[in-house]
Amino acid sequence: MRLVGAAEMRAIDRAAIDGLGIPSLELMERAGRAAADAARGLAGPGGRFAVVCGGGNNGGDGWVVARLLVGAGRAVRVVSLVDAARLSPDARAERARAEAAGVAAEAADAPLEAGPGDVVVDAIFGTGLSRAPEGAFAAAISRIEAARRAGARVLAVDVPSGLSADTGQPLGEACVRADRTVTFAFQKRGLVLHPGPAHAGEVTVADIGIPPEAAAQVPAEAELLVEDEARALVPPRDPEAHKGEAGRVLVIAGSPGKTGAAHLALTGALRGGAGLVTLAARAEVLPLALAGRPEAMSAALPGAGPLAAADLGPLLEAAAAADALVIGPGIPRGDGTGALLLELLSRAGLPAVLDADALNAVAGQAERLAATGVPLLLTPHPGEMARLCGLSTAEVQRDRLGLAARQASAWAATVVLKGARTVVADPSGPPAVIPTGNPGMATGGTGDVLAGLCGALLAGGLAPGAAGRAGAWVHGRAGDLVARRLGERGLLAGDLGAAIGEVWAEWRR
Ligand SMILES: NC(=O)C1=CN([C@@H]2O[C@H](COP(=O)(O)OP(=O)(O)OC[C@H]3O[C@@H](n4cnc5c(N)ncnc54)[C@H](O)[C@@H]3O)[C@@H](O)[C@H]2O)[C@H](O)CC1
Ligand SMILES: [K+]
Repeated sequence: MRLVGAAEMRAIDRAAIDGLGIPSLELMERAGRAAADAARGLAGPGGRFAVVCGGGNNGGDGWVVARLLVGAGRAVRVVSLVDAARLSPDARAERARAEAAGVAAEAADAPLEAGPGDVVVDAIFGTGLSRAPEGAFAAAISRIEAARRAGARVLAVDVPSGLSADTGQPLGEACVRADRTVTFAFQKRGLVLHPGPAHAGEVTVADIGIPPEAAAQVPAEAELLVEDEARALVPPRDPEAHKGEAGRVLVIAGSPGKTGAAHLALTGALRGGAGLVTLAARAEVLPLALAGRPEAMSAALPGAGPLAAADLGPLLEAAAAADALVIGPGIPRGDGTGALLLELLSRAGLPAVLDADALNAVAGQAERLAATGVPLLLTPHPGEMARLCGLSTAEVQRDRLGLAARQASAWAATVVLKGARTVVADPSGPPAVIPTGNPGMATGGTGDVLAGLCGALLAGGLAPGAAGRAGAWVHGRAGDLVARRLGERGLLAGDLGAAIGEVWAEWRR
């Protein structure tokens, strides 16, 4: 599903209005009608409405809402934050129509006097917000919040005022918290990237009649991976498949004290549907890593300590019988590990997932990833991404979508940037936001399961972009199923294995 930002949405509007001659007031009428319907749905019996209008087209939508509600015989007040003379042309036209229908504007500082059963409609700023709201705008946002605390429901028109439609971050202190948001034409990035969802409440996307030809003229910058799209990435199993054809995964993982990381990666690969899964690790690691996982096979790596040049031969031998590699969860890492892994990738010539300590091992030389020439899927959490890019974690989190897309292109790899709203970006094309998952998954080992799951999908023949998207979607959904039964607090990485199977069962895969 297309996920637009503010500039992209404006470009689509322009393509419809200037390019195809759709009257802008027609779009505004449809936008206002969708918002008015939503406002009615939020109101209690006999509830009153207060519409707070800004000076741009978001305010124009608000005037349409007020006129339609008055026309439906409801009690409506409008608080206008901008003088009529300074409204956008379309907002001025809609204000005039509303006033002709008997709606009167009240002063910017008029109290909202809304309580239980009542609805406040936030039509202050939409995609045109360009800086932090201050003065009368900030004061109006505070009054909306006070009304919500007093029991009124809040409907945001298009985007909660104060929230960036691009990043999901409030631009300043004042930012509306809505019970519902009706957004127009396309889902907005800021409504799905955190903390946007907490401000937006329940989001619905209203069709306002922008022709698909107009939208097609503007390149898509991002997408939201919805369930049907995720499911379509994973083909049903071939009825005649035997285990050698279902995908063979070599997992390189585990060290003393981190045997569980290997165990969980194996679990992810097995539940991900791989036909054969083998663990390559130091001999001392194998008994614990394989305990309770009789489906997995093993290849003991001679020697001891960090993975280094001497391990290349045994690893290549094990890789000869694999279709994909999963490298990293809990590997023993030393100075030579990064060089060994880059060499292994090139020489094995297999698609590979790099996770955790494999990412840390290549951190100083990430620019060499592209030269390996193999299909790569990197699964960093924000801290690992920061080390790979030489940034702080805060810098990574500021623009997750943009950074993942730039780095995917630089490394010629698919990047799965984990965290609240995992992002999957390919070397080219729009990155995807994954809507599944919950805060309970911020617990040790969940990433190891994801790495294994993605490895199984790669081994089954999916390209890294498809494996990363489907893997992250299914992993998040599995986490949501576990959280429903055991709570977010009770969720363990080990629970995800069986729950991945439940997602496959839902999908008949
Ligand atoms: N998507 C569509 O097809 C349609 C969307 N519509 C609605 O129009 C808004 C976008 O309208 P726009 O006039 O571009 O911007 P805003 O109303 O969001 O902004 C208003 C105005 O305010 C100025 N401004 C920005 N930030 C601040 C600030 N912090 N303090 C003071 N003033 C600020 C800015 O310069 C603008 O002039 C979209 O969200 C939809 O709701 C239409 O209905 C048509 C169809
Ligand atoms: K708004």
